[in-house]
Amino acid sequence: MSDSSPTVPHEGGFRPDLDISTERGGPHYAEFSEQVRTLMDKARFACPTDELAVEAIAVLSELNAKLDAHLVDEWTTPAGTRVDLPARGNLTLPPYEIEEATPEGVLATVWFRPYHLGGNGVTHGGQVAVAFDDLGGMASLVAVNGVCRTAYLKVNYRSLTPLNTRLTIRTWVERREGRKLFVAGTLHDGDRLCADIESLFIELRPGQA
Ligand SMILES: CCCCCCCCCC(=O)SCCNC(=O)CCNC(=O)[C@H](O)C(C)(C)COP(=O)(O)OP(=O)(O)OC[C@H]1O[C@@H](n2cnc3c(N)ncnc32)[C@H](O)[C@@H]1OP(=O)(O)O
Repeated sequence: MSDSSPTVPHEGGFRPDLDISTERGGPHYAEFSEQVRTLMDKARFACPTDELAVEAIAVLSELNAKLDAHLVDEWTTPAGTRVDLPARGNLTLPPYEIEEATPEGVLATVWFRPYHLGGNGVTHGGQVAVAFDDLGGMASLVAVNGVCRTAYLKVNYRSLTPLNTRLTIRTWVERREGRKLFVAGTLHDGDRLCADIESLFIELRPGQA
């Protein structure tokens, strides 16, 4: 990062509020983000000639050097705060669209892209866990109106999770004991259950990281 100091003052700990935006990064940020994801898809499956690899290195190095001049801190990067984009614009998450997020739970559509391949044409189990972690965190956050961290996340893989398919993911707080939030969740391909979770999220104390 060119400047790691926060641009928004705060008092330490995990910030309770995300500085959300639909404009940060400019009007073409969505397309930029999609191109980066597409690059990941291509990189996962491409077997370039050496000539093409050398060309790609030159193009990507030049682009990375340009982006170096525009790095910001995690609280203001569009990748994570652009709520109009899949998965808040966070490129490291499987893309999802929120249908509903209430204290009763979160309902979203998630899809795994070619770069989320595990093996034999289906989704990597770790990527399924990433989706549950983020949306389990969201269900906890909305339920208590405060930031929570995952203490444990058990994923039961019930059947194969396809790539390139719109899937239904649900997460909800099943039970609360003080700061402990027991979160359940399911991932479906149509009527077929792909995975479900048993997890514990802990509501952070004020100032806790
Ligand atoms: C819209 C935006 C949405 C954003 C969503 C983003 C979600 C992303 C979620 C994440 O990925 S967070 C990253 C992964 N998690 C971590 O890195 C957490 C690392 N661990 C910790 O920071 C601490 O261990 C933790 C905050 C989870 C708990 O520490 P605390 O000091 O706050 O609590 P403490 O250890 O006193 O435990 C509180 C209670 O939980 C229980 N507990 C804690 N960890 C447990 C565990 N692993 N298993 C069972 N119980 C556990 C503990 O026994 C205790 O129970 P009792 O109150 O009944 O005594």
